[in-house]
Amino acid sequence: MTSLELSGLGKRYGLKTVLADVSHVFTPGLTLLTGPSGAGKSTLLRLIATAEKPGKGRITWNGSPDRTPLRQTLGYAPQAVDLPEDLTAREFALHIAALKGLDLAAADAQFGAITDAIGLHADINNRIASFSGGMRRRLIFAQAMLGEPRLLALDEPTAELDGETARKLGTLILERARDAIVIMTTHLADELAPHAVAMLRVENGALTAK
Ligand SMILES: Nc1ncnc2c1ncn2[C@@H]1O[C@H](COP(=O)(O)OP(=O)(O)OP(=O)(O)O)[C@@H](O)[C@H]1O
Repeated sequence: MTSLELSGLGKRYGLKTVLADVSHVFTPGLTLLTGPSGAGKSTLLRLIATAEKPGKGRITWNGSPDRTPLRQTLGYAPQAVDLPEDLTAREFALHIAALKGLDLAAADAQFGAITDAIGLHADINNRIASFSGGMRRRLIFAQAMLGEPRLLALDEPTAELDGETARKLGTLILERARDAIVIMTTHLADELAPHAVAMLRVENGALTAK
């Protein structure tokens, strides 16, 4: 069974301890991360996504601390990211698909289907430079979904989106959460809570079940 385990994770930036001693076993389904602004939710997602290393503790994926298998199946939508402005959305998606080692024809078709479902399809051959904030967020989400990841880390994927578009993303996220571990921060936590397997709160460096 797919599992992600955090054991005694700690992260400091300079003198500031953001995460002190975080342990949790994630199982398939949707886990919502809540907590006050600046509590460390994005930091925790970056550690899980191996974008940063913890100061202490460890992360194991299916029992192994090896980061390669986790990265091979990871979909990660960070809150803020510099996108390659000169590429079209589709070129960017295919670049990500190549980095993930996916079959490019299949990834192209999947990108078409995802963007169709979230109202971005008409723009996939346009340069990212022309994209609005909401379009960028949907593109970041769509690339994270490529290859049907077994681990999906989503940092405020529905920020800047109108309610109807946010619900469309929610549908895709819940579909993926049927067999993947999906860990997500969102201002729509209350709306998604009935569908979640766990609701966790990050506060004062600790992670607690709500
Ligand atoms: N690279 C960094 N260098 C220094 N401090 C950082 C860095 N990244 C995050 N921090 C600090 O760590 C703390 C946690 O930030 P983080 O973005 O993880 O919180 P958050 O819970 O996701 O907040 P929000 O809900 O506002 O997005 C904040 O005090 C932030 O200023």
